[in-house]
Amino acid sequence: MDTPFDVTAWRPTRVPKPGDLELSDNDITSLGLQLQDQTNAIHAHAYDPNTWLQRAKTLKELRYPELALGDAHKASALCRKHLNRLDDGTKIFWRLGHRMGFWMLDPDEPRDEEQNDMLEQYLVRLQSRAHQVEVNCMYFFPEHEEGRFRRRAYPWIHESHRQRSDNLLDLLSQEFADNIANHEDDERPHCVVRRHAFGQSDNGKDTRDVLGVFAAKGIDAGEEILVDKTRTWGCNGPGRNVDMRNLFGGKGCGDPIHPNDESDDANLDLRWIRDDAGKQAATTLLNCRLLLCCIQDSVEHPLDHPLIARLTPTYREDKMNVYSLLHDFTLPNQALQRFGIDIFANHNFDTWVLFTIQARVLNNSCGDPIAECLNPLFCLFNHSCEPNVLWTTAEDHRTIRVRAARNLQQGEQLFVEYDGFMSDQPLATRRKRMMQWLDGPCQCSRCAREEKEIQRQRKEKRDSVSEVETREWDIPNHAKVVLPEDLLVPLKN
Ligand SMILES: C[S@@+](CC[C@H](N)C(=O)[O-])C[C@H]1O[C@@H](n2cnc3c(N)ncnc32)[C@H](O)[C@@H]1O
Repeated sequence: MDTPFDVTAWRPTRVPKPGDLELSDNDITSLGLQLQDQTNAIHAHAYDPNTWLQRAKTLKELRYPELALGDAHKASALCRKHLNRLDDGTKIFWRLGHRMGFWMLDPDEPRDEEQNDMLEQYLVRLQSRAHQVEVNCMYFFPEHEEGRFRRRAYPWIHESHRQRSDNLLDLLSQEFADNIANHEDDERPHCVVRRHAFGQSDNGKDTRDVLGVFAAKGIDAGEEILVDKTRTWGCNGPGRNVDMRNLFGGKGCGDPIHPNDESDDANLDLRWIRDDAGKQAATTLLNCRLLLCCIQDSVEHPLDHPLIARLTPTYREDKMNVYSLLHDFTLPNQALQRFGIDIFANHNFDTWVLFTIQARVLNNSCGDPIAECLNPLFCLFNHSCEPNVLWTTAEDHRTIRVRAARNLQQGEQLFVEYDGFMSDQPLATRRKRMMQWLDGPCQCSRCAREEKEIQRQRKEKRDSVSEVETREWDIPNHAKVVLPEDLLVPLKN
């Protein structure tokens, strides 16, 4: 946000409303410059609620309600923090520093009540304006703390965070080579990652960034190709049914230490997230765990973390999504703070970064009623409705095992079936279902074959129907069609 962006790359996330005025290129350019200035102001005065509030307003005008909500929420939180400080009884000798970056102890100059009251009133006013922006960015139906939006790539995203680099591809192939399944009797890896997984472009679309997994050698039917255990996962709470055989309830996760991991530090107890998140706990926990990985691995910018950089997002033009104050703002920001991140001063974890990560995770994670996981190698496989590899989830809900469905040749692309319950369904049903993971219609060879067949049958039908129609409806040249308007009905008195 602190660098200018190309007007042509601007795609609002707000769902259009009737009566919306179009923003001209000039409007977008000047709002973009305003955004840039306000971001720089936030960098300089990270604890001043007014800087966050001003940027929230600009983001709202630029039609990014989810980002405006994020900034307004931070402005509110800062006002609350400063107001609490004013209320804690030590206010007499404390002064709120310039642009509110700090509180100063000034024992020689006690503040008078009037000054404190003025400051308090200012903060209360600011908080109420921030709250107003928050409210305007939510929809009140069906849930008053949610808003609707369309996921889009933000125009200011840095070039290096847009595409996967060759170095990253090498790293991914190395991860496949290091996978435990490769070391049983043959040291050669089973798989490599390659670009142009759906062929070279014939429609102008750049397929360089479409990755896929390919057989690095001949593989026998039934052979295990990959055992992919993830560290980025989340599980749902214990569920509501009280069942004494499962101390954690009837349907949820029954593991006593979950959602913590055996290797987690004692101070990283994540159960509070699960308890607060309710029925969406697994996804929220997965997102928080991913943030935790960035912090534990000391990666400066989360979009540089190889676990995140490898993921391709999906931005379906027409799909409406929901953002939630609790799941997308309050809980991730509280988690970041508990993990030691200053969410006001560290801009690498800004709201747009969290939404960018989310768009990638959604397109690459998989789950069951108990858990939601992001498996770092499995997520690179493309889908086919006639897969050549099969996958199963282990009992821990976090490990995916992949094996060959038939003999595979070196160089063949390996395809899994994303939804195993779809294979018996007709083309249209399968494609509709697959839309949630693919940006467009499924391009697998079975779909292409069936589509061709359907087109052929349609053409055949059209040709035979038009023959019949010609016979039945053809009007001889000499016959004149009598239209109702041509009929004169004699009227008698
Ligand atoms: C889980 S990722 C698979 C790896 C991905 N190709 C990549 O470049 O990172 C899923 C994405 O791959 C693409 N994809 C996978 N299978 C596909 C298929 N059968 N038809 C069209 N696109 C597919 C879609 O863009 C989808 O959103």
